[in-house]
Amino acid sequence: MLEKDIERILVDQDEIIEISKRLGKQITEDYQNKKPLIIGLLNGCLPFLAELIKHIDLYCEYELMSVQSYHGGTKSVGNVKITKDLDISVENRHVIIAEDIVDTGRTINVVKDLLLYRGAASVEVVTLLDKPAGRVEPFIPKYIGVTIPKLFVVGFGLDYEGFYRNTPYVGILKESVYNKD
Ligand SMILES: O=P(O)(O)OC[C@H]1O[C@H](OP(=O)(O)OP(=O)(O)O)[C@H](O)[C@@H]1O
Ligand code: HPA
Repeated sequence: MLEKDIERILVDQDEIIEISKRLGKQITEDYQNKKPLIIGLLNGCLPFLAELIKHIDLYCEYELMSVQSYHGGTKSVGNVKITKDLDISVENRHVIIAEDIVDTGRTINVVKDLLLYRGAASVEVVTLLDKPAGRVEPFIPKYIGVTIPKLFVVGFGLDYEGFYRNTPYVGILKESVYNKD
């Protein structure tokens, strides 16, 4: 049903699983004996976080934070708000922030700076998608699933007006979807 709104699939379900295995293995190797704390940024991170953690073979924990940067469709208003904070301390923890996408770089810069300010021992970022052409602030994630061009994408956690997060792939919407009402 949702697929009728999709112009093109950019990253399919099998690719997402392969990406998650590769990143999970890399994190497992890099964080030996470190018991990392993985912090997922809601709402978009959920499908990717759920897939990724299956492939991290370490003593690790995960927690969730909610940060909103986009309001009313496809435009960033350049305003990052923490709408659900962590319940635990990050002091002296090796933190890995899990994201569905790094686009302008605003969200990730704000969250990384906050966690370092709160005393994290290290903060790295794992993202399913990286859109470097969207940057308004420099940021290079350490663990990148796939680099995409400057297109608005939906699916596997990414939404357009709240919808499409539940597709098992990442794709581009048909123009007609934006022109509705
Ligand atoms: O690099 P940026 O331009 O800051 O964009 C990336 C952020 O935007 C989206 O979150 P959003 O604020 O839309 O919230 P959501 O995860 O609930 O969709 C996405 O999940 C990232 O967290
Ligand atoms: O391309 C995108 N799609 C959905 N949400 C987003 N948040 C930043 N970039 C995007």
